[in-house]
Amino acid sequence: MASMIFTDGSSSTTARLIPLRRHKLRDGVLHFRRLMPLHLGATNPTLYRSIATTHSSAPSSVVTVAMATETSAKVIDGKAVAKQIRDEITVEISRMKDAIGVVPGLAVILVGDRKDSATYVRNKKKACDSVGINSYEVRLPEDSTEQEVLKYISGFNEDPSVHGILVQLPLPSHMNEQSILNAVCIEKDVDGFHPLNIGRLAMRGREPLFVPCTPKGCIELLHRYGIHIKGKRAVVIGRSNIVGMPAALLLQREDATISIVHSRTKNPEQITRQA
Ligand SMILES: Nc1nc2c(c(=O)[nH]1)N[C@@H](CN(C=O)c1ccc(C(=O)N[C@@H](CCC(=O)O)C(=O)O)cc1)CN2
Repeated sequence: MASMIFTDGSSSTTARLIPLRRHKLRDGVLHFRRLMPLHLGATNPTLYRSIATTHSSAPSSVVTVAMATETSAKVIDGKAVAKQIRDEITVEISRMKDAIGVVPGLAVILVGDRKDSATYVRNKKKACDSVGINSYEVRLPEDSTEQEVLKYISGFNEDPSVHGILVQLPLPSHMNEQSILNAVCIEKDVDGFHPLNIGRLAMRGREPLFVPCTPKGCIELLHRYGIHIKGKRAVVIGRSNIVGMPAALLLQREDATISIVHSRTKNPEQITRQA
């Protein structure tokens, strides 16, 4: 049976369905083992399915994917792949600078003082520095107005040295996330959260300009490990706009057959076992 489980790590459904115990392996790779066996039918009554993820301060290198066949499970070393990708991007950026004199620029807007968001933004800046991307950061206090955020977005939309704009989520509750994300011009929407980019992702024959990075990273890992997605059954746990929903759309574009398990799913365990 072809199998693939994507989890939206932050989802409560994930915690309910996949109680994981962490074991440190080598080179910072963590090995998670399910606490309960998965029953895969008559030929393989009990196979412990492994889930691999990397332990890294860089969220983009994280994958929470279970990949298994009846007989084997693969540990995916996200940290090693992340390094490989960073090296490739460094070369690409240097060539671009030499050829056309342009250095890519990323603008990040952080509103409020959530520690986790500040860490993610810091890591994004570090990642930019490590490959030669210019980064511009705007930090606004929690009680800023939506208009202030929109003013910065508008400035970055117009700024030719900024090629990507990222508004760190979640925003404070008094702000309208939708109007803020809609204000980022789609050519600079590096998060791929603009409805036009998500809409294109959902439609056959259309190409989004950008795709949300966490699910994109998961698919990239599968590609780089030569894991075929076409024709497989995939279960995505969680349906957030940031991870679960785009992960399902991406897997569908790769010709997998998708089930999405979420907090209102009636029989989540049974569906998850089908993957
Ligand atoms: N503008 C954005 N805001 C937010 C995004 C985003 O992609 N763009 N995603 C999250 C925050 N985030 C990055 O900014 C992020 C958080 C967590 C992960 C992740 O894969 N986490 C793993 C565990 C990581 C670990 O243990 O090291 C998991 O949950 O399984 C990726 C990205 C919200 N805001």
